[in-house]
Amino acid sequence: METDSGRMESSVWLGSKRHRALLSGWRFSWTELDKKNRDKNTISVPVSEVIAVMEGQVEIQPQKKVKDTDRDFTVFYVKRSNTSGGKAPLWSLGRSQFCCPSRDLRDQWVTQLRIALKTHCPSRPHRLLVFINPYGGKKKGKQIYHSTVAPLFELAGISSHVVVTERANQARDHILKKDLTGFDGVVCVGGDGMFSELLHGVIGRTQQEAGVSEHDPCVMLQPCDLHIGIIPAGSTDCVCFATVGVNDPVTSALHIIIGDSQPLDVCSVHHHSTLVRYSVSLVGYGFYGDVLAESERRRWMGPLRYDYSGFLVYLCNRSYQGIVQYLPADSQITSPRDNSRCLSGCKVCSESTERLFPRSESCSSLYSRQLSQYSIDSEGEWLSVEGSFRCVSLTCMSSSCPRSPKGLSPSAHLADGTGDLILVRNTNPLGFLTYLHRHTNTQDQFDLPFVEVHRVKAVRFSFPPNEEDDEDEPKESRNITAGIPGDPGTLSEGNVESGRLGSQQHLAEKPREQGMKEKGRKKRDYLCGLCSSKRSPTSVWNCDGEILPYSEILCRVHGQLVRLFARGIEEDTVSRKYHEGSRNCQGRCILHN
Ligand SMILES: CCCCCCCCCCCCC/C=C/[C@@H](O)[C@H](COP(=O)(O)O)NC(=O)CCCCC
Ligand SMILES: Nc1ncnc2c1ncn2[C@@H]1O[C@H](COP(=O)(O)OP(=O)(O)O)[C@@H](O)[C@H]1O
Ligand SMILES: [Ca+2]
Repeated sequence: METDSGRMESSVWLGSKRHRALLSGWRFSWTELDKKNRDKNTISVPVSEVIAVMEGQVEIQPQKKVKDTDRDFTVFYVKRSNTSGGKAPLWSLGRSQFCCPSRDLRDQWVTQLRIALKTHCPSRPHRLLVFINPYGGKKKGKQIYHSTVAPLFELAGISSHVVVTERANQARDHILKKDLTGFDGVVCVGGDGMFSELLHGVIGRTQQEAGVSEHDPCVMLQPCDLHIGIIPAGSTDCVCFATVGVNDPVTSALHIIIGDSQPLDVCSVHHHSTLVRYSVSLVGYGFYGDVLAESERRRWMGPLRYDYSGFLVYLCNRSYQGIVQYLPADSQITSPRDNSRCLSGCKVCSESTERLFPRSESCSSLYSRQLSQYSIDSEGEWLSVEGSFRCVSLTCMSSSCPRSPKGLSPSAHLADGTGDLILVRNTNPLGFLTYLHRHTNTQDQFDLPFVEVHRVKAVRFSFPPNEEDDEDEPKESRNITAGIPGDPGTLSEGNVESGRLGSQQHLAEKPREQGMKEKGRKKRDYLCGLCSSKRSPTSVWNCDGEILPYSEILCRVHGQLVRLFARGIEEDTVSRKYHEGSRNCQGRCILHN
């Protein structure tokens, strides 16, 4: 046995096999020894990925069991599943039970490993505020949290205060108004809408405390310290998928436990110098707006509502007039068509940190630099495109999700301070179908004559003079939906105002059966109503799954405004093995086996 400061080595047994265990700085490894004392297999885990060290033989699945033998200790750690084909690895809880030659040695191992955890993992959360949306996605939020996530938090010594929401915007209001002292982060169990509530709460709270006005699109918003964790239990789960690479509650819980930190760009959306909302994934007009409006009345379908509504809206074949102005980002640095991918430890994003928050600059000069950089008065830099669009989309990240594994803009970066603006001009139905279909395969969705994409810092949308919408009247009071005019299921004042679900009844609502004939007639009438030329010539904005009450908007990207308990998408195992020698990400990317 050998101990030194931060280093310890001894013989241990795993079952009937003798091993040499070694703790050296930020790495813990154990190597199987053969009868002649030669090394066989080694498992190596960075201390930053050790979840817990417990005395005795401990199991937590299917429930916690401790056999407190005095020479044993158990180490729980992050284990990656082998994947290929570009998929990020799933994380699961690895467990190894070690038996030492003496109790004294066992105690030394437990002490040294726990000291290493404290030393190398100073930013792990100890106390979390968790919001569960019981109605998100397939309505499994509570079950996912209590059976899968809570036991992991408990194992890692994290205490959590859990709020099961009873209404839309409860989580946002809680973060804005209640005492958050002692919490190291906020976590949502739900979908992108739930994440959006936490996003608005955290950004709003931070600006209130810093005395910054959120309404001014030119202001430098205060970056938020309180981390956000996402346990995916929603319909699209795009923010989770695009920042972790998989939608898996265990993987996300483990990222939260080890205190991973991923900065994220956020887009603020304004109407006449008033903040309307924040977005991280999609600010979309035309197709995506219509799909959202259409899907709201079909919440009872669960996640499938988007596919069904997408199909109906596609059949309508609509396009909308508009003027899109944008402030281009520096095209020397990156481009949405450079075929790069923003992966864990992304160089473009880390270099952007320096650019966005230069260490040498004083706060006041940084503020004025940002002001001039983004001033909406610097008309010279703005470019303008006018036309009839199938869809206009702005995304601060790739917006990949299970429906579209490479996303709306596959080369977008999570934290480079820019967004990608995608303009899809009017085209024939087959052309638009080709565009949509390319989101699901490896073909380039931007390589089509009616599609253009720009890396931008800000975007403005307005109507040509003859198409002008009555913008003084907010959308809530008008018939803005893609549904049947006058249909009671159509989005109405109540459910726009109070969030997407509006009320619980709205969620549970199912169309009543009225006989097959009647049903067939209704369907036909419905499609005619949905696609009718009498409908408003304008669409609505889909802002991370929320319908915006205005059409003429100004969007500005705020670089790295919030932080998630995530680390970006890890490469698949095969590529990771290949690149291992050349990466420097504090040992985080090294395989555990
Ligand atoms: C022929 C195949 C067509 C496939 C088209 C695939 C295009 C998918 C792009 C998805 C982008 C998703 C951006 C994220 C949006 C979410 O914020 C939002 C709300 O999610 P949630 O809170 O979980 O309900 N989801 C949507 O707006 C759904 C868009 C679906 C469009 C088909
Ligand atoms: N208890 C609740 N009742 C009704 N709506 C809620 C409740 N809790 C949260 N919401 C709202 O539900 C919306 C959808 O939630 P989300 O978790 O994103 O599910 P999904 O991905 O299925 O849309 C969010 O916009 C959120 O504001
Ligand atoms: Ca970005």
